[in-house]
Amino acid sequence: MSSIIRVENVCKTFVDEKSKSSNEVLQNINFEIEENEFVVIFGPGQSGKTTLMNIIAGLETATSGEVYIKDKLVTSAGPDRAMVFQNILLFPWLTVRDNVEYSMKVRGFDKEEMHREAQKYLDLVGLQGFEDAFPVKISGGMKQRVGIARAYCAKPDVMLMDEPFGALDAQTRYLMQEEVIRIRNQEKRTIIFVTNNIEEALYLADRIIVVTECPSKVMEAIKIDLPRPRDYVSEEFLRLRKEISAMTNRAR
Ligand SMILES: Nc1ncnc2c1ncn2[C@@H]1O[C@H](COP(=O)(O)OP(=O)(O)OP(=O)(O)O)[C@@H](O)[C@H]1O
Repeated sequence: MSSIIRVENVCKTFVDEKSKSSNEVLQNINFEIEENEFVVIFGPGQSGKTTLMNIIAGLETATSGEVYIKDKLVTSAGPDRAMVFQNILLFPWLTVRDNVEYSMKVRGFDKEEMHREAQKYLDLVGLQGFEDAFPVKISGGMKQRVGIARAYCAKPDVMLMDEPFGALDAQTRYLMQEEVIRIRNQEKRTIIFVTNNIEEALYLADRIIVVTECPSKVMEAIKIDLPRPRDYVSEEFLRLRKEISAMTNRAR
């Protein structure tokens, strides 16, 4: 297996220009991610996970250090990366289908190809029958499905998912975790998924990168070899959950 993402010595300090105060958020972050690997970045709230994702996405610059995608230095956002956020932003005046097609339209796709691609991903995420609905008429879970379809349509090498299910009710969140694995089994991608929920991390990850509180460092990278589909209450699942929780509690 070859590594598709390299995060090398990434540091980030935010400086408030007015007060000149500084906030060191990321301290020397290093890791590599293999092609088609599902990596979860797990850490406490306000530990710099979103900042790290934004740096990988090219939306934020590191104070020092580099990120490489397929050996190419990240200097800005690019079509090789697509993001799915917790607060999915859909155009309220466009239908579900038009929201999914929007980025292809902007990139000048042929109309027929655009419809075909959009339908493929709408079907993949389970939105058949909701293509003509407007965002105001669909649930939070369905909005996340639109966001995932839209991200897949861009055909990125890497999917960056930043707490996408953080605002969903517990039952919908479990369902969406299953869905992400089902979709990923049908359409292989390299995925980085951020969460502060240990159960979610263990259900999804091939590998969990545990980060500390700010200034955030990589505490541990743990390969998760549990068979799939995973059982939230299997002995091994609960053992790992306890072990990782204890590890993060010790670091507090
Ligand atoms: N643009 C910014 N300017 C100044 N400080 C920032 C900026 N973005 C983030 N921070 C600070 O960086 C720290 C980490 O925030 P970040 O959102 O990256 O953490 P997080 O782990 O994603 O948090 P959560 O899990 O609660 O979403 C916080 O103290 C936050 O205030």
